Amino acid sequence: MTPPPAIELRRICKSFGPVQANKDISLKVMPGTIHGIIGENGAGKSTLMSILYGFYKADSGEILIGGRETQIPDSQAAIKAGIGMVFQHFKLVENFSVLENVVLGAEDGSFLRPTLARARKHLTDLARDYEMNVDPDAKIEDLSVGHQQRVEILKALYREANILILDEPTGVLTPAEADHLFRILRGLKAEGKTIILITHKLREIMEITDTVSVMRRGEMTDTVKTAETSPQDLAERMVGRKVLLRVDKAPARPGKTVLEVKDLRVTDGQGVERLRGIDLTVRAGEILGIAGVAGNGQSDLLDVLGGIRAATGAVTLNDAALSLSGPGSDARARRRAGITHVPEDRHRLGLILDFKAWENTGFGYQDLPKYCQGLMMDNRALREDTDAKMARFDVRPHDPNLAAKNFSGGNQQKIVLAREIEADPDLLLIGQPTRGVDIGAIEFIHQRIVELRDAGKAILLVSVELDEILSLSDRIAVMFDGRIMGERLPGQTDETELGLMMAGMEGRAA
Ligand SMILES: Nc1ncnc2c1ncn2[C@@H]1O[C@H](COP(=O)(O)OP(=O)(O)OP(=O)(O)O)[C@@H](O)[C@H]1O
Repeated sequence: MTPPPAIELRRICKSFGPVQANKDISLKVMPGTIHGIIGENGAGKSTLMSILYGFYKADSGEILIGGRETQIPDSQAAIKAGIGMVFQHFKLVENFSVLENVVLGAEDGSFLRPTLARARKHLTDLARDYEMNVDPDAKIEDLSVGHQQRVEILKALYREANILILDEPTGVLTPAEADHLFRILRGLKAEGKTIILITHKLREIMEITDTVSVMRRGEMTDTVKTAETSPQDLAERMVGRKVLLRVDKAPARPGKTVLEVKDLRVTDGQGVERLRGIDLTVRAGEILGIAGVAGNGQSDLLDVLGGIRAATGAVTLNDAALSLSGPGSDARARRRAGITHVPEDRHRLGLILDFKAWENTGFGYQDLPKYCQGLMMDNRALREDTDAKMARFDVRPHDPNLAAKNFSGGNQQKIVLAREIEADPDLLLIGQPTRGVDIGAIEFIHQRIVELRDAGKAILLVSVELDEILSLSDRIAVMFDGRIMGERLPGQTDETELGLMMAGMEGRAA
């Protein structure tokens, strides 16, 4: 007899005001399988998972866990039903140890309270069984992102989760870390656990899932066996048209040097040298891609050039020296000089989440004559401008008055991109341009970046996605530990060599 589905959703509906995020969704996920969920930005994936995890209450519909109808009013109920969730932004206490984080919230009553020694033993056993080598006493803040994610998984397993939901888990991982995660997931599946994986990366769907469901505009439109589909087929089912999975671009025709950086150095508040003497140039009509594992100085480089962080060294833009500290070195001065900046972290630096889309589209540019009437800001002009940008960048929902926090992650990213790309820079600094962005939008964003290059602009691209670096860059510099390890041409290198250089090894001879 076939067992009941581990999860069955029946006719789930959820609206936010006029936006119907989930429309009549039914889905069955069989036990011991890995089930992928894909869909365009704003398709409703996170909303559906949030309902399953008790963050949102569905307007209507039923949830069955292991064949039994189950109410999930909050995340405690989800945990009780055996569901664990690993979020994109981890929910760990940074200055607590691994053990403390795992136990936190899962303590038994005071009489039954397990000693920490018992909890430690249980955690160590779990970590060993699932090949998750983490030190129970390490502080979270000292762990790599990949290890932090393992702690999140261990936390769910410690609470005896049988169903694990992962929301875009590889967005912040290196290729090696992602491989390790997949080994862990295969191990969990072999133990009979059920896994739901939300991802925009079709390669991952093909590699690890058994079945895959496609969401479009709030509806679950297809569920297929992974073995019976292909990336191209999935892309078309998701977007409703053919999608170019590679970047289509002519060879660069670099012009004069736009950006020249010499011996750039940054020391952080703890006295750690984050940039240790960076030299680089970017010419007009050229994309320089910076590859590297997150945390090796790429963010500091973008922050310095974007006017967010002070540094020493020498930087020129179109042969004019830029101040690197004190007056005239801030973001406003940089914008005036012709540099625009898509920061890596859209929530912290790219948007003010409580502000409306039209306000966010104007940030940093509000004093441009086209947005002013005399001394006052011309809100109408800004709204109209946002309206046009939203149409060009296909931001959904197309509502300039909606607060930034109420757009899905990928649509938030498009708002930032529209603002910075359309500001007509001489130099565009762009960090993780397609993080959390769907495949149709990636194609569009890559085209915009190439168009900007072909219009003679200089582009400095930072990305942890090696295929993005390889397909978009005209030259690639690899950063490790605050230094440039070397430069390569995309046609003369590959992911393996770049991966070695990203880990601090020399790679092949240049
Ligand atoms: N709290 C909220 N208030 C208002 N609207 C919301 C809220 N949360 C989500 N939405 C809307 O619901 C729709 C679905 O969003 P959801 O985050 O589920 O999409 P998603 O498929 O996960 O997208 P992405 O791939 O970009 O993360 C979007 O139109 C979004 O703007």
